[in-house]
Amino acid sequence: MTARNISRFWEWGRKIICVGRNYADHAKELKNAIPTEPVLFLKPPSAYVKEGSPILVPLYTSSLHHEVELGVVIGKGGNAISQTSAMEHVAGYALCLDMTAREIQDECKSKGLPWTLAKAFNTSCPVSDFIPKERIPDPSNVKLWLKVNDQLKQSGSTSQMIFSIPYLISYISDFITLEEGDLIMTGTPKGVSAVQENDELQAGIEDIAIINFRVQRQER
Ligand SMILES: O=C(O)/C=C/C(=O)CC(=O)C(=O)O
Repeated sequence: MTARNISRFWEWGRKIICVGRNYADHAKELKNAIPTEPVLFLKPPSAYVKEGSPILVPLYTSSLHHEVELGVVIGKGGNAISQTSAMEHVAGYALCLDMTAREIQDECKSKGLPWTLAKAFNTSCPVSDFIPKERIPDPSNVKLWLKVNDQLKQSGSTSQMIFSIPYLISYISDFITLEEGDLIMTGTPKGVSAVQENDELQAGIEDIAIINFRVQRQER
């Protein structure tokens, strides 16, 4: 599968596997312990939204948080992938936001329930265009940032990840077969906060990829 083919279809119909609490500072800001194994959850492809369309605040939440993340796009599928061969399975990257209905997540956590409603709703995964692998030669050391209405909220580096990209690919593929076009969202650095209707979000992987989204309330 060439990067050109992947860039045409990857965001419309493959798995989105998300890693939670992969930055110690973010785990701490939400008063969670530092994980000793990756924390995983899923979003459906219907969560994708591209620039030009708004991020919708779901009907049932008033506390929608932004989380900026580096996404890894799988180019060659497989299972039980070794850490040493993991990067051969990567076609490229994407800049992603893991939009989170925080008070729903808190309620799910307190009841011991899955985070599905808090993480998997429509437009919960705003993404950039596909970024070919060559444009990010060292994904273990790139800066991620996010501004709300031009105010810097998140600024971190993928060098702060607890579990590296090769480790995550290997770990996930021991449980779930990875397929061409799947997206792995690798977690967010600290600085998450609530957004409001009409806010303008701008995020970047350094100046390699920059995305802009407006927040709008969902209507019936
Ligand atoms: O455990 C929590 O309270 C919240 C965790 C998240 O929402 C974490 C992420 O999705 C992340 O770290 O990227």
